[in-house]
Amino acid sequence: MLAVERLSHWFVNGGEETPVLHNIHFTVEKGEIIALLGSSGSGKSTLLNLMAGLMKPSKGSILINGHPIEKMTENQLAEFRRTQIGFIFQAYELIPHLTVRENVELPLVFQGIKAKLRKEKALFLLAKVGIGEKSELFPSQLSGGQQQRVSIARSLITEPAIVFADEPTGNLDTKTEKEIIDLIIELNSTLSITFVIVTHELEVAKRTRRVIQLRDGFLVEDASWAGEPE
Ligand SMILES: Nc1ncnc2c1ncn2[C@@H]1O[C@H](COP(=O)(O)OP(=O)(O)OP(=O)(O)O)[C@@H](O)[C@H]1O
Repeated sequence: MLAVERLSHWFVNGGEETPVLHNIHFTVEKGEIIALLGSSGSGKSTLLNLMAGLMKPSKGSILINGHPIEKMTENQLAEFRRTQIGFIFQAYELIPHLTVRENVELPLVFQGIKAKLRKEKALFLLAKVGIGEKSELFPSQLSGGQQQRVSIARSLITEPAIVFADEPTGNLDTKTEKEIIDLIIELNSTLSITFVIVTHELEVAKRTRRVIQLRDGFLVEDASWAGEPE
């Protein structure tokens, strides 16, 4: 499903190279949920941007469903991101003047899907994430946790191959954080959606069955366990 193969990345500024990722290698199977854990500056955002096709790696390869994304043209990449990848952001990134339902429908508007089908899918997903009754409200009328639920529904509406959640609970209190991670874990198990949760919080990472840890751009741990996560 996702294969990161011998990936290294460095930034070049004014002729000077800053190495950021070193020989990162791992795979994620369909239906898995993993945490990508690392402290600030460890290279998580860079790796996420590479996996989402927002930048090309200096060395190595990233395959999603067998497609090496660094070999795609800009147009292929844009289409790929629109259809195969879902994003959940720390700050929700909802559009304030659209209703909750319209926000969730938006990725399908860009795909030219008809209004009736868009609405059906959005309402189904809003019910799935537990805020079916909020569909006609605006984001500002919702709590942070509810807004993150909207953003989760939006990330799923194109039925992507993989969803990247970038610090999805970074703006939430501990109780709401737990509820949102519970929801992501439930969606992973009931809908078999593949999730990569990027976090600097060990508490969040420990909730998944597999943790990949980055330190100073190196993959220092790839640990899975079969029992119940804590
Ligand atoms: N465009 C750039 N040019 C040079 N160095 C960069 C660039 N972008 C990031 N870096 C460096 O790469 C390293 C990793 O940064 P990155 O943002 O990937 O880390 P992170 O783990 O996501 O941190 P945070 O949790 O704070 O977002 C840092 O040392 C950063 O200074």
